[in-house]
Amino acid sequence: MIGRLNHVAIAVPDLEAAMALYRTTLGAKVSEPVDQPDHGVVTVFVELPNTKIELLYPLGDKSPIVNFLERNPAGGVHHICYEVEDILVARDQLKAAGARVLGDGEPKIGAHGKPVLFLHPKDMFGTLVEIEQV
Ligand SMILES: CC[C@H](C(=O)O)C(=O)SCCNC(=O)CCNC(=O)[C@H](O)C(C)(C)COP(=O)(O)OP(=O)(O)OC[C@H]1O[C@@H](n2cnc3c(N)ncnc32)[C@H](O)[C@@H]1OP(=O)(O)O
Ligand SMILES: [Co+2]
Repeated sequence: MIGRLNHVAIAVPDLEAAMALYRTTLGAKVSEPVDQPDHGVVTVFVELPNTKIELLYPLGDKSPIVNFLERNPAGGVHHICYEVEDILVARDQLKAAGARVLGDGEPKIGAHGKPVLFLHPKDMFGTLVEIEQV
C-alpha cells in the first residue's frame, strides 16, 4: 500500500530561522512560506535529492500543531508522509486494520494539491502518519 516517502515534517517555533538554517547553514533549496488555511499551518518545503522536508508553523490559534509546539518548544519532527496510489482504498484498508483516520475521515487537499489524510500516532507506534495520493 505505501510507496515512496513524500516528506518528513518538522514543526518549528520560528519559521524564518528554520528557513535560514536549511537555506544558509545546510545549503538546501528552500521554498517561500505558503499559508494553508484549510490545515491551520504555514508550510515551507526543503527540496532534497530523495525526498522533502516540510517546515510547519502554526496559522491561527486553532492550528493542530499548537499543542505539539507547547510540548516541544524547540520544535521537532511532527509527521512523516507516505505516498499511496489510491487514498480511499488505502483509507478503507487502514480503517479495517483498526487505524484511526483523523478529522472527518475524508481526504483534504494538501500542500501539493493532492488528497491527504492523517492516521492517529497512537496507532502508528507514536508517529503521526500522513498519506498522500500521487
Ligand atoms: C498543508 C497540509 C500539509 C501537507 O503535508 O500537505 C500538512 O502536513 S498539514 C500538518 C498539520 N495537520 C495535522 O497535523 C493534522 C493531523 N493532526 C491532528 O489531528 C493532531 O495534531 C493530533 C490529533 C494528531 C494531535 O493533536 P493534539 O496534539 O492537540 O492532541 P493531544 O494533545 O490530545 O495528543 C494526543 C496524543 O498524541 C500525541 N501526539 C500528538 N501529536 C503528535 C505527533 N505529531 N507525533 C506523535 N505523537 C503525537 C500526544 O503526545 C498525545 O499523546 P499522550 O501519550 O496521550 O500524551
Ligand atoms: Co505533511
